Amino acid sequence: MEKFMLAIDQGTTSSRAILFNKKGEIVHIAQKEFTQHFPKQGWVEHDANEIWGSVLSVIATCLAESNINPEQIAGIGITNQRETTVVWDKNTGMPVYHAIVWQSRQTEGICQKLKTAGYEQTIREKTGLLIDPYFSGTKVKWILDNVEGAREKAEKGDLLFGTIDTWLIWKLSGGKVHVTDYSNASRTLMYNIHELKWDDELLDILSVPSSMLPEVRPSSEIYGYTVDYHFFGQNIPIAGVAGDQQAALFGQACFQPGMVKNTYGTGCFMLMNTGEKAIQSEHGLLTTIAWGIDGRVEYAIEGSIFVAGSAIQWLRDGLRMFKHAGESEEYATRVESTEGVYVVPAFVGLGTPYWDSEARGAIFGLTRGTTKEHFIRATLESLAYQTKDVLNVMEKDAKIPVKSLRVDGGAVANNFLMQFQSDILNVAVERPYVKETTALGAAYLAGLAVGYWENQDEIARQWNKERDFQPSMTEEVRNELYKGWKKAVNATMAYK
Ligand SMILES: Nc1ncnc2c1ncn2[C@@H]1O[C@H](COP(=O)(O)OP(=O)(O)O)[C@@H](O)[C@H]1O
Ligand SMILES: O=P(O)(O)OC[C@H](O)CO
Repeated sequence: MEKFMLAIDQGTTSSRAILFNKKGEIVHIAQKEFTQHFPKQGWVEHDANEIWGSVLSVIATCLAESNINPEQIAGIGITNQRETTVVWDKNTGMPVYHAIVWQSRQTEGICQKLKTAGYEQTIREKTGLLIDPYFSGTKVKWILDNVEGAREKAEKGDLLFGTIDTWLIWKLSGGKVHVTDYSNASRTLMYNIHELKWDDELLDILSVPSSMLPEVRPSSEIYGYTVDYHFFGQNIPIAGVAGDQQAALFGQACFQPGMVKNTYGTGCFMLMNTGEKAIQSEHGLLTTIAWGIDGRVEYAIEGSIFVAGSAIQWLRDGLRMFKHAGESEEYATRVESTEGVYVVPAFVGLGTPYWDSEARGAIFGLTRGTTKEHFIRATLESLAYQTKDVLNVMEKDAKIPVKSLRVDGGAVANNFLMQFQSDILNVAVERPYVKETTALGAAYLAGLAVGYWENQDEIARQWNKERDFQPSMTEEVRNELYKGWKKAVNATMAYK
């Protein structure tokens, strides 16, 4: 009986279940979008129960459509939108509030207070992160401070905290297993990434009771088993977990220090493997745990861009410029350039290297001759410019010139964007056959734990390039275009 690995990729806008075979090929995929809640300006929330429902539904669909029996699943790997915070009552299993999404800005006030109190350096040294509403710690504090009765319950030990991986494992295991992995823990602002433990001083600063926290485990091991009533009578090992960006780094087989991947999804996230060394950035990159495997923890540096593919969604849904994201490519290539138009999609502030959470989006260089085509092209180009901002500082911090960039995520289907990316970076852009590298990374991590794959060498051999894009822009044009982008970003940050 042929066996498969099942990856659950719980992303910001949709949940996916993907079956992989031994060659690391996609056998079947099922996907379901769920509701985005925007209760106030800048706030983004999800219903954790709806997410759970969407995960069950995609698993069922994936198995039914592929005609694969649950007994053929050798193991489950979970990968997730990171930082998004769920707090639930362990007695009822009900979340006490919506999940607060990584993009949400409602903890701006808490972050300001932490900065004023002078905690930036301590937090940076211990967690590798910055004080920003992006990370889970201030979101947990916000829930405990703002949901009636939550703090009392938490102090009595009745509430649990988890990122989405933790929530899903808890649900899949019938409320038995409360764990997370190193990579997800490293995004919470509460975890000491050097000592590998929840940090009492940080918990104190954030007033979060330690009883709420999950146990932190390696990214590849059996955490528990699905309860049969959720899994068609089967107890399947849940054997791999990683935050989605780290999972993509794994799925791209970036196993050697210096290897870099960039994922173009809702946001854009560039990670460089730095091996067993945790590099402290001097330019606004985050230091994060890549994964823990075979008794070793490996680190990465990361640049986070909050708005990338979601800017294309904005063109589609907000401005109704086209019906499908893919059409953006055709519009962009109808013109030779943007003719000086720059779109800075700082809808929820700017991440690496600016970390300006108050900035908001702006458009520059409009003339009477500006058309929809210029506008769309400028929005696509903004993904590439933001990526260049990140790559520039990454090379400085790691002191390694990046020679090639492995790419994945929904927007890499856009050939115009990929070519422009290569041109503006002056670096080769490599697109693999399997674009679902996030899910593949989770499948690999789980597959290693259950012996489906033997070792990382076998996985590295399976990485296959579909196409590469080589730079073909002159240095003069590149510099001129990028200078314009920098001017646009500076003007955006100055406008408040
Ligand atoms: N051909 C395309 N050109 C540009 N952007 C695209 C294209 N196809 C999809 N996208 C964008 O990619 C994103 C979806 O990518 P995905 O990796 O599924 O994101 P996530 O995991 O963050 O939900 C959407 O924001 C969408 O606008
Ligand atoms: O859901 P994605 O793919 O946009 O990823 C979200 C990131 O993990 C946020 O840090």
